[in-house]
Amino acid sequence: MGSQTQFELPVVDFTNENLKPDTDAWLSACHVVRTALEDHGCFVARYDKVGPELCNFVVTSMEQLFALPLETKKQETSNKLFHGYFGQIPFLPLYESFGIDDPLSIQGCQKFTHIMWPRGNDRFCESVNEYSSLLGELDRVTKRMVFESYGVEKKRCETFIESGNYLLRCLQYRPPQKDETDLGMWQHTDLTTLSILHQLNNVHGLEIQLKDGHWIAIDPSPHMFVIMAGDAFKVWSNGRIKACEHRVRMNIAKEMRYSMGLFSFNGKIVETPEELVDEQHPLRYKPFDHSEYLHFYDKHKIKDPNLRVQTYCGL
Ligand SMILES: O=C(O)CCC(=O)C(=O)O
Ligand SMILES: [Fe+2]
Repeated sequence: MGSQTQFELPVVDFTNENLKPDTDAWLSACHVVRTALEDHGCFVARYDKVGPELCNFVVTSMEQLFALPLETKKQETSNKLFHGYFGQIPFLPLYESFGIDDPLSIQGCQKFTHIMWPRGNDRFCESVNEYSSLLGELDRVTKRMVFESYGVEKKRCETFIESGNYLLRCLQYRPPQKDETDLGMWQHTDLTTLSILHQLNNVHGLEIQLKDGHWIAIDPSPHMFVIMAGDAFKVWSNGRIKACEHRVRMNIAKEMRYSMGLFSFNGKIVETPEELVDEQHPLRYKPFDHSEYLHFYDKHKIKDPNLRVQTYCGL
């Protein structure tokens, strides 16, 4: 199970000025994105819109946030399931995380900021909102590429995007002490539609399982974002897209690791488009209610991703 670098994973260059719909560069990127999601459940996006200054602001913001007293951190910030604070988990001692609901809207960021800092923290609020909005662009472009590659109408993609909602998960992992586990987060697939992960302060930890079963470590870089499909995108695609298996290991890191995940969820019931169903690909799933799926997971705690999806909505 040796770890190698991400160069076994396709890298799509979103810094390329020519990457505009209807160009050759766009069509070939659509193909790469779709094939990578079908093979591995993920790809790497090179994306330079999050500049060094913003990145540094966000790192400072995260340091401030995680340094708050535990009582403050544990406050409820959203009534949605799995959108809150997690920490002090006995078998994941390195891990702590916050969820910021609706981070692409300034109101969502203000609500969260006000709960954590009743006297305000404009810098936190604005930098997190700007950062999330830039990641939101990547989320939308990826979905447009996937829809286009499967020949599903643009209008349906826009409805899919507009009816979705976002969560920004802010994660901190401390380095392990001597004789302590180096597991930051166990192997899993996300319950999301799409997740965009960024190793914010350039500290190693994220590992991905490729289609042949071996694990690779993703080298951190300010301009590299891992875009991975969650369970809901797998269902939408009639099982053609794979939900990405990943985990976090703090086996190299000697310092605090911060990472960020922009997670998207569907607001409406997801139905597999007819373009994705044919003789070779008979319909595999019933219509999928994302919020109900989160409740289903909470109740049954099925860890095996294939079994979980199959039990919830398999035909
Ligand atoms: O910290 C990371 O890089 C990954 C986090 C993750 O997989 C999750 O929050 O679901
Ligand atoms: Fe994850």
